[in-house]
Amino acid sequence: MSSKAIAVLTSGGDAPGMNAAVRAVVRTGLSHGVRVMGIQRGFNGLLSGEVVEMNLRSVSDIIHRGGTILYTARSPEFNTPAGVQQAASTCRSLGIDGVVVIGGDGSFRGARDLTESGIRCIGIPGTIDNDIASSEYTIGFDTAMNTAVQMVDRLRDTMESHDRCSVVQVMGRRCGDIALQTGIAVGATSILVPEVPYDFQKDIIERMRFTQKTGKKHFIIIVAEGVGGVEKLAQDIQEATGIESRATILGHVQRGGSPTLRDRVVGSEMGSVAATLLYKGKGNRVIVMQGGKIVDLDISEALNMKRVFDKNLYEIAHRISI
Ligand SMILES: Nc1ncnc2c1ncn2[C@@H]1O[C@H](COP(=O)(O)OP(=O)(O)OP(=O)(O)O)[C@@H](O)[C@H]1O
Ligand SMILES: O=P(O)(O)OC[C@H]1O[C@](O)(CO)[C@@H](O)[C@@H]1O
Ligand SMILES: [Mg+2]
Repeated sequence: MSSKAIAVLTSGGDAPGMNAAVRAVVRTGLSHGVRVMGIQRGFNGLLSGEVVEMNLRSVSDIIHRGGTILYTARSPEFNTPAGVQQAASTCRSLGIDGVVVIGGDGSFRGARDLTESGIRCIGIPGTIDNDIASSEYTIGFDTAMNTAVQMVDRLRDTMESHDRCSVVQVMGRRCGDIALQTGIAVGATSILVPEVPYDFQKDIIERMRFTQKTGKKHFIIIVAEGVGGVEKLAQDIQEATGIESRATILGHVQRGGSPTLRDRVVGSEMGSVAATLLYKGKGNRVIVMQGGKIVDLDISEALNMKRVFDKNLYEIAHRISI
């Protein structure tokens, strides 16, 4: 069975590169001769009826833009049996029989529920966190890390000028990938992530003292949001070492900005593959990157996978940032 109309939505936190994926879904769908609708504000748009017809020009001039032209939301109303039924019924009334859902793990659960209600869904991993177990890459991760690196490089200038220590919190509530890769890229003395417990003396103070003895005078400590507590950590470091310390929470600045080449290309490829799968009558799949290739998996199988933190890279960071 092939599709009559397909639709696309973005859900959860926005991520740079979502627009590239939306553009690819729209243009690929149209190239197959199906109508393509844009659902606004995530699953909320299926409850409020905020759905617009897309054409080739609706997605012009967006590939370089951060955020999402479809807007996004976290929708507790959708996340109930009645909400899912209402969303499915909106799709049926508009002739939509397939939806591409671009978002994180929560959005994939929503996509699975909507599929179970009779509307075929395909998930695309769009989140700066890189916390989707089934995919080695999520759209937005590269841009967010490059933004974080630029910000920490600025902090380094001022910390170096004052012989200070900068304690910087980056995003990632349950996932330390942004912290790990940013930490390596800025040469952080310590990197704290939710996946690995840390010891204040051994993992921070002793490392700072060691590098101080070898001539280092300014320090960067990168802390994932899931570890948190950067204000207190900066105070404790100052008390333990006598080195003036300052805390910075980078926050939502990491979610904005023009997507990098990688996020534009991965978003484009994933969006196009998703639209073609819907056109071919497939559903209940997620598009993921495995071994550097874009492939599709069953949603439930993907949701049951366990994330593996890159301990090897973490150990390399520990060895060389000293
Ligand atoms: N278990 C679930 N069943 C059905 N729908 C869900 C479920 N969990 C989340 N959703 C839907 O997906 C939306 C987005 O989920 P969530 O807020 O967890 O963000 P996400 O997609 O994981 O993105 P990110 O964490 O990167 O911001 C929720 O607001 C809700 O509408
Ligand atoms: O924008 P909100 O709703 O405050 O959510 C913040 C969360 O979203 C993320 O940015 C992922 O989208 C996480 O890194 C962060 O914990
Ligand atoms: Mg999530």
